[in-house]
Amino acid sequence: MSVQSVATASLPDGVILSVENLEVCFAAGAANPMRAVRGVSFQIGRGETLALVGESGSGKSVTAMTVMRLTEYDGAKITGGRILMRLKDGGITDLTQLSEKRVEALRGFEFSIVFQDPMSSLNPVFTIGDQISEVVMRHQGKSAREARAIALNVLKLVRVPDAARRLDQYAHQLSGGMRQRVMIAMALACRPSLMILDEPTTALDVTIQAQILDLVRALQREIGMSVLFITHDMGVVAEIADRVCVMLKGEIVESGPVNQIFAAPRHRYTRALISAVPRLGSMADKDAPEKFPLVIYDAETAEPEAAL
Ligand SMILES: Nc1ncnc2c1ncn2[C@@H]1O[C@H](COP(=O)(O)OP(=O)(O)OP(=O)(O)O)[C@@H](O)[C@H]1O
Repeated sequence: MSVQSVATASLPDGVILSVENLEVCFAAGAANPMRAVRGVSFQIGRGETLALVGESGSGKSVTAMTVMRLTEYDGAKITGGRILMRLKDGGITDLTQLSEKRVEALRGFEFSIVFQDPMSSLNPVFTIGDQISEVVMRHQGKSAREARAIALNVLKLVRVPDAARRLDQYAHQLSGGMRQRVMIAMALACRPSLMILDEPTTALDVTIQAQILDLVRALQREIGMSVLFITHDMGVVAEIADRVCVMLKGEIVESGPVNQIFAAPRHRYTRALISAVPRLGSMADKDAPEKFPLVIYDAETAEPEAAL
């Protein structure tokens, strides 16, 4: 059992991550703290893809970054709840209770994240091969030669053509889609149980977006990892996810299997999100406003709060 495992905590069989009543505040000590995440709960099973969907500012990224324990760098504070994770050694740990040093050892090894903009995540002065190798050496204690072999394999796994040559290239020599594949390769290098993808395709054009979504699906089939996928786009949810949690103003207002949510969305905001996707719009309530981003809904009453 790992040192940081929680002796009393348990997770249902097959559950990798359980976020329970999570509360995250900015300016927590101030008179008016900003409650970015409000009582959020969800679980992710082994090999499952859960999407967090919602408009800009709904709290998706803060939730994801808190799972990675990265929000503290932005001045946020976890003010409630817990985040239980099943580790590779079978132990269960509450990520909210770990020291920074401990979490750092888990990042990239037990869970990893891929952001929207690979250019700001890749280091321009190191080769692709060196950057992937560094992650492998840090977490797995491999030699430089072994780490380079793993880097090559993982680039092949994410279908980077001519992978051996790419190892010695720099980020600026790659296209946007290729850079995002490299980021996914880096996130996969130590075979984490959970990968978080935060709007990974938003900056890419439509064809490349589709290729990256195909890749994520294929990788899941091949290596069985769990995915937390952050997006504002219900079209992407339909493509990629098994289950979805709809977020509005820091709360989950509806959740369930994707098929069920699309077939019978209960919350008006969910219907609005679905109707914002042209080819899915016909599946949603005909009364939902067509121009979704122009109407803001109240999380509790589900009534339109403001029309812009
Ligand atoms: N560093 C920060 N300081 C203060 N408030 C922040 C900070 N980062 C995020 N917030 C606030 O937390 C709330 C949730 O933001 P979050 O980034 O999680 O939204 P989101 O749903 O991921 O939207 P987007 O897709 O635009 O990133 C927003 O109201 C946002 O303004």
